[in-house]
Amino acid sequence: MTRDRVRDLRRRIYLILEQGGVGDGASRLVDRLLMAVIVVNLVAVALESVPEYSERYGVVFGLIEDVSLVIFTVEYVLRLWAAPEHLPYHRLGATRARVRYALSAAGLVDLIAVLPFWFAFLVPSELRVLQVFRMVRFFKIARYSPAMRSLLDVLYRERRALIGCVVITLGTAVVAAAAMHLAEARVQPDKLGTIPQALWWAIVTLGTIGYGDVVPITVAGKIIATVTIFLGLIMMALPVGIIATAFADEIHRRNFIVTWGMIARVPLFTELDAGEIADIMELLRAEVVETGDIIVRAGDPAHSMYFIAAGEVEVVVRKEHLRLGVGQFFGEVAVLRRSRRSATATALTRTNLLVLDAQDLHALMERDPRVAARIKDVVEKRVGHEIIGAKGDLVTEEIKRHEGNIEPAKK
Ligand SMILES: Nc1ncnc2c1ncn2[C@@H]1O[C@@H]2COP(=O)(O)O[C@H]2[C@H]1O
Repeated sequence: MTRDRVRDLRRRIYLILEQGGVGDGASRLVDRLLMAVIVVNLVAVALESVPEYSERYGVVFGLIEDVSLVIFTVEYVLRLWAAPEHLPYHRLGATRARVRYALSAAGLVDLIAVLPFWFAFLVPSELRVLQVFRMVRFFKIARYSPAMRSLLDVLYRERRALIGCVVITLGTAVVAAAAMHLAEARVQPDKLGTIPQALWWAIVTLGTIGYGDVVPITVAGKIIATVTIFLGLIMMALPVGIIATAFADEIHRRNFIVTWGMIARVPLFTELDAGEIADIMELLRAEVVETGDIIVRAGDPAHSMYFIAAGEVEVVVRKEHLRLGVGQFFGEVAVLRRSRRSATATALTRTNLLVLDAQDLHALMERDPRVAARIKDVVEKRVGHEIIGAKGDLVTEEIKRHEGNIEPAKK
């Protein structure tokens, strides 16, 4: 096999393993298979802890474990071997790409999901710790479940607000514990004799759990508990509200994932090879717009161009209403001439867009002359002249001429 073919194979494997959720064919199949193995594993771990089941179905559990171990090991080795070195802007050598994967959170979870079991396999022992490691496999789900990934993204994005909530809650807990300690230390020295002891009561109360193992008996203690309970309701509502709102936004905004197939369907990219499509995949971001939404407005500054992955968009040019469909692009004119939008584009249906940032478009055109030539062709047809310079800049004279034809912003 030539070096190129090996590289292409690595990229294909990477894409099959990497695309989550709505990937194409093989990728979707692999996603579902791995998800199923993870879920079966977790159910098996839980059931195995019941002595009766463990005795009766021990062989089945053993088989599930062995097959899962082989599947996860093959998956890990393939991920390591195919770690992408082709990310635009930071081209890595194969070894560095592999080290980067191995040390990433996902790489470590993948490793912990298999390594301890190989040790146990080679050196048989009755390690209960292994059960805990088996639960680590649950985290692998994040990679295959878009919803789980969205939730992790939301937690990361809202981390400051959430840390703020934790700090406020802990502060309130310490104050409530101190107050309760003052009120009840004398009557309940065994449970509220110190502030750290009272902290347990405060946390359980603020968390609106109320185990009832420590309860106030003085009037002052009961008043402090009442206030703490109300504060607890507010404290718990804060993070719940933050996460729920951000999660709903995220699901709405990113309910599709950029896949190989979507890019390969864009005529502009059909001639590109696997590696180049993989490069572009890294650059594109998904965005969903609803019917009637204005995507770009004439006269607005331009920061990106758009490819239509699904749906239909209308562009109004010189009072003419043009329809653009799947595979077509728009928003490139203003980006290339570094000027304001030349027309307004509105979604005619709920539309899935692939967004390419301005700087990435310039980089892509510089790197790939075929793509650059085809974009220039389309622009030329759209605005009537060859108005793009060598590096994608537009010749100003022609822009001026075109500017006369700009359709005013439509609401
Ligand atoms: N004649 C045309 N036919 C199709 N699309 C057009 C035409 N003129 C402008 N557009 C698109 O409408 C977009 C409006 O924003 P931009 O100027 O960035 O880029 C523009 C083109 O992509």
